[in-house]
Amino acid sequence: MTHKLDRRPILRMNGIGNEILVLDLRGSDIVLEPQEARAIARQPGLKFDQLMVLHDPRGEGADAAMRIYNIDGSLSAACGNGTRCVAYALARNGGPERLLLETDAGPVRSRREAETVFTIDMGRPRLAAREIPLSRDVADTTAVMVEPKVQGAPNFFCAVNMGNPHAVFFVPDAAAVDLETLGPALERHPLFPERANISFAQLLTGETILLRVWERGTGVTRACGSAACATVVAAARTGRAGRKAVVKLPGGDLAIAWGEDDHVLMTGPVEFEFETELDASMFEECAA
Ligand SMILES: N[C@@H](CCC[C@H](N)C(=O)O)C(=O)O
Repeated sequence: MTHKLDRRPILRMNGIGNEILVLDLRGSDIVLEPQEARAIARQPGLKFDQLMVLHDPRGEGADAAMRIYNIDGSLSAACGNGTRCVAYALARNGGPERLLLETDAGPVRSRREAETVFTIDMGRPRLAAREIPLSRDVADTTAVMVEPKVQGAPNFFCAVNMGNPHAVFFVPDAAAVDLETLGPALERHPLFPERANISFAQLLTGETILLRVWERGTGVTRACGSAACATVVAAARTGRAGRKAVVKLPGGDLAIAWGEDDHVLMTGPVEFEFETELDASMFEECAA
């Protein structure tokens, strides 16, 4: 059996525990189907939170266009931790240390700070109800009421779109939140026509925030970069913290800064795990 992805190299990495695969399809016209992404995730050692697929860019000056798959095969227009992994993947072996990457949410820039530390300009947060998107036209997205209510969930959240939709719930004790129950119930709440990433944030100081995230299309993860950005934006908008904070996730820390130019910068490390090759046999079930 042959397959369009046979013998394609794939990198396994993580961004503070967010499990990432990087597949570079530049120079080809191959587009990955959702069932093919799910088939890759089923292979031993290749389970991922996000699969970052690189394509030829459409615009002048860009290094690549990114398609970002969740483990359920759905697409996201943003992934902060995955973008740092892509930045490392292209910088290693003497590649460029600064990148311009195209996403469905707009251009994203990366800059290498140290061997395995990268800053990503995640762009401007979008804050209007239709931009999140929310199914109700809410004037104030800093305190959106959960209606219908979800048992055990706080009544209000702050909504932020960082290229993907986020609901941030501020809670007194993030560790006490039943993420496995509340996450899926809130991700698919009727308020979110495109579903949402669900975060529970606990203020430790005015500059330090503890965060646990249920990711849309993936579930509980050890880290979510765009959620960390959304949380700092939410904390600053509601006067809970300043525009710069360290966000502490189960997998590690991210430094987030919401600049006066409205762009959100995220800085953090990546870890390279291994490189392997895809194999036609991985996709047998997809063909059936
Ligand atoms: N892990 C990512 C965000 C992943 C995308 C998300 N599941 C979605 O569907 O929006 C990050 O580091 O930002």
